Amino acid sequence: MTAITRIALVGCGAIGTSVLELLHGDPALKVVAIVVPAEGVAAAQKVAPDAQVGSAVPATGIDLVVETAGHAAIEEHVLPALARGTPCVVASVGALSATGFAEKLEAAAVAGKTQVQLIPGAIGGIDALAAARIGGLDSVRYTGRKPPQAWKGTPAEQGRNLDTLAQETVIFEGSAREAALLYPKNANVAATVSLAGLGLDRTLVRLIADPATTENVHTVEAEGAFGSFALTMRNKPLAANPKTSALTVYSAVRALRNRVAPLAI
Ligand SMILES: NC(=O)C1=CN([C@@H]2O[C@H](COP(=O)(O)OP(=O)(O)OC[C@H]3O[C@@H](n4cnc5c(N)ncnc54)[C@H](O)[C@@H]3O)[C@@H](O)[C@H]2O)C=CC1
Ligand SMILES: O=C([O-])CC(=O)C(=O)O
Repeated sequence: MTAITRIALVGCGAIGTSVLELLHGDPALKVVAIVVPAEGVAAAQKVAPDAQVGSAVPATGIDLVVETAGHAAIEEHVLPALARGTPCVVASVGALSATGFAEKLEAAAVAGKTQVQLIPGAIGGIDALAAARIGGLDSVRYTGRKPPQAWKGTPAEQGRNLDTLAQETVIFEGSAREAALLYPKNANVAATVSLAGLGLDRTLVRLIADPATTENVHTVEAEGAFGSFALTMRNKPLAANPKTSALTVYSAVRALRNRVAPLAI
């Protein structure tokens, strides 16, 4: 457990930059490579002058690939890394809502005899939900509440002006599968709750634009043989990207530290 884990970080935006800052000087985890699209290489090199920056994961010298980039990056970088045997940590869990994609990811990990780890990200209670599933779950409901501007560029804009919204408005109600199709950039939490619990079709999702909140509020209510729980997260957004909760960064760093810590929690 003392050797350094050499990380290739895919994506260097709001999450990636904060992860880099928190890992700086870590004795066991070192970001040695950063992978971004060609137009982002110069900017990423400034953020991490010591790392090898490019548009592909280096073929050698990488022990772990960490994705904080978006759905396309999983197809482009995570699948090939898994297939050649490099373990991967993935933040863009919403990508697994696409039909057959979870199976594709699993098949790549099997081919490479390795593992892909999905981080809980912005949501808590995933350990409890996934454990409860083993005993049997009856219902799982997820509600996502965000400030109106966090829903810009989504179907929530149809038929309403998000800039002048006076009261909280339900913008979507349906299955996690439909939510992922209509709101792909906000699908990470719904997908994570679904994968840990009752799946995309049986997980009920409600999305709300609320002018009275400045936070990303996620609520999960689950019932089953274990009993029940209701969890509300009031997450502060990252300054660099208000669509992303700061907790996502901490979740990624926790996952990485747990991979090398003698005592993991
Ligand atoms: N699991 C969770 O709870 C959450 C997951 N996320 C996921 O994390 C992703 C990143 O979030 P932010 O850092 O806030 O976004 P951001 O937009 O600030 O940064 C994205 C970074 O990825 C890079 N990138 C984009 N496409 C790429 C590709 N194909 N290959 C390599 N790099 C690529 C961009 O150049 C940029 O550096 C989101 O797209 C989302 O999928 C975000 C919030 C919560
Ligand atoms: O709160 C966040 O960080 C992002 C979010 O809702 C999601 O991607 O599902």
